[in-house]
Amino acid sequence: MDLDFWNERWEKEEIAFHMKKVNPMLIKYFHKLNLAQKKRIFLPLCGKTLDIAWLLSKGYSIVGIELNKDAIDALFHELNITPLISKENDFVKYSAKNIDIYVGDFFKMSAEILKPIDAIYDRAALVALPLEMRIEYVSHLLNITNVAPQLLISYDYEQNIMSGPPFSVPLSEIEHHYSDYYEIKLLDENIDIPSGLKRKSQAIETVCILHNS
Ligand SMILES: C[S@@+](CC[C@H](N)C(=O)[O-])C[C@H]1O[C@@H](n2cnc3c(N)ncnc32)[C@H](O)[C@@H]1O
Repeated sequence: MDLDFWNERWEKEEIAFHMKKVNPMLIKYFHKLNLAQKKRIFLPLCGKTLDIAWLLSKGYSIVGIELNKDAIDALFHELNITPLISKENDFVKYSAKNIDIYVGDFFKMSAEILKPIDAIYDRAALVALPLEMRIEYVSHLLNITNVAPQLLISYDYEQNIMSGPPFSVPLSEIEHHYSDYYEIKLLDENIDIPSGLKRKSQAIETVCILHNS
């Protein structure tokens, strides 16, 4: 799943993963992170998700990474915010009050550039990547975030029925990646998936909270 693959998805507007509303599981379970207003929330592989507008409206500060520039131009357009655009190392940084989005490759992000964050919201980031990249993603995420707590939304389905992305990442795999670092609590298994999955397989949207152990 290289960068060209994703840029082509955006170019061809093959972005079924993009929801036309705020993810209901975010609204339902965000409070489980127990975060005071103004805390800084990291959204890896953020796309142009409407979840960002919701988090901003609740008074949080957002930092995201997305490789596709058009997605981020669209995000700011929809937010009706004019960002300050600057270059920072390998990234183009879009900044405005309470929001910094880095356009570039997640795997080139460092803790120094990212700066301390208070929590991670992963919706369709881990599941966007094939297994070898998921292993790399987890290790890199833990490094650059200093193992910040996470709200993690994943998918669980019969992987041999269809190929990803999104890939199936069941609770057992989440535990495999993260149980050395976090206490993992399964919050929900939602079968009413609004979008983002080809409808070949009965899929479950798995919602977990990961707190430091
Ligand atoms: C499945 S989408 C999910 C987007 C968003 N989280 C959402 O819920 O709508 C995955 C996103 O990750 C981006 N992406 C994939 N690999 C990336 C990488 N290495 N660095 C930054 N962004 C990446 C893609 O362009 C795509 O927008």
